[in-house]
Amino acid sequence: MLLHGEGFLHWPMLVGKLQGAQVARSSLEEGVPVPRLQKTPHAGHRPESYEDMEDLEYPATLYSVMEQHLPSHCLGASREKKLAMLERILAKYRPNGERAKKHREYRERIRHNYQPLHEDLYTLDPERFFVGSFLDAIKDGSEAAIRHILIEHSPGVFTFNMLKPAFCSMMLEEVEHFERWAQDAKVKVMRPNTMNNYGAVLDDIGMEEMLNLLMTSYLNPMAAVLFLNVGGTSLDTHHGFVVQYAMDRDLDLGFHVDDSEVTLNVCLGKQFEGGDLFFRGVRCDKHVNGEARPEEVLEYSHVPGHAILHAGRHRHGAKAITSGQRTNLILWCRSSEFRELKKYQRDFSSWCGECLLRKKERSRRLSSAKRQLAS
Ligand SMILES: O=C(O)CCC(=O)C(=O)O
Ligand SMILES: [Fe+2]
Repeated sequence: MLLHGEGFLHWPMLVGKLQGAQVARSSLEEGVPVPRLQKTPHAGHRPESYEDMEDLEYPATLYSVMEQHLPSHCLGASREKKLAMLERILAKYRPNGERAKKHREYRERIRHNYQPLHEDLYTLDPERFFVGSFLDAIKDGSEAAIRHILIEHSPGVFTFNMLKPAFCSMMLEEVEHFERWAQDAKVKVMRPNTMNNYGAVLDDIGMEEMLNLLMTSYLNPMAAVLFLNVGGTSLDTHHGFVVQYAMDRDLDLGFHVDDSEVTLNVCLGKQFEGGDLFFRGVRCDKHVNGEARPEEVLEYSHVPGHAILHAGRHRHGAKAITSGQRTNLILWCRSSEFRELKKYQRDFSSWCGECLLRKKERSRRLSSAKRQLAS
């Protein structure tokens, strides 16, 4: 079974096409159908040998083993065609290609030339970063202590006080400092995802380790309690960035779902009006465009230093700011285990609002049919 492991290219994107929203997608597979490997190998199929092929990126035996997991309709294709299919599948798991090369070069350039303003931000210092209530809850680690600091505004949307004002100010200054450096050095800043024209990827500027520790040591205990059904117990990679809104920049963010299992969104400031987040319930791919139920409709006003935690599949967007400037730190946390298992599932009623509704409806109809038969 292939897992999203080391070297998998987590390209920034917002997934899903929602009504009235911008379409943002990854170009990894654009126009090229990539077959999905089957869980069980075709026992009776004798795979090709790829030993004599030149320029294979991986050991030839890997291709033979993978071939046995191709969908049946692909097995009769020529050896070259099958190899091309297998390479496309593998390409999803390795950071090669033009875009990834550019990304690597971009990171290298920053690493060698960018002088951080606040070195302190690059190593996680819990006492300096976090407010006491958050630290205490994580140190305690019990479900009761974690729930004690949370407000659940609507099912699955939690907020809590998290970052100290001094940390927020330093982070804002660091991002501004980076933008100035990039402008002077004529480096084109790679934006966090296809829906943002401003902001920067914090992982790219050297904060990857710090943010990873933030996820593994501070968010995982919360996610394990709050997002059990959407991979919250197995978060293993992240995409960390800041989004920026100002009157002469982006004002809002369209309705979307994140490329994450669990998202942390913390407001850093500065001063602004408007810019509320809106939520419309958690949905699987199939039901992503469906209506929201009244109890799923939520609007939330950002508070500097306060964090929002929600499932990546929780449909949301940000309304336009009406004055000032807003910058938020976002951490998209992912679980390769959850993503792999999801490929083999069709019923997501443990987290998709619409799947659950349909399941309840089916069981209601079944019970009433049984009652009628018995009478
Ligand atoms: O602007 C915000 O607070 C939301 C940002 C967001 O949803 C995202 O970047 O995925
Ligand atoms: Fe989002």
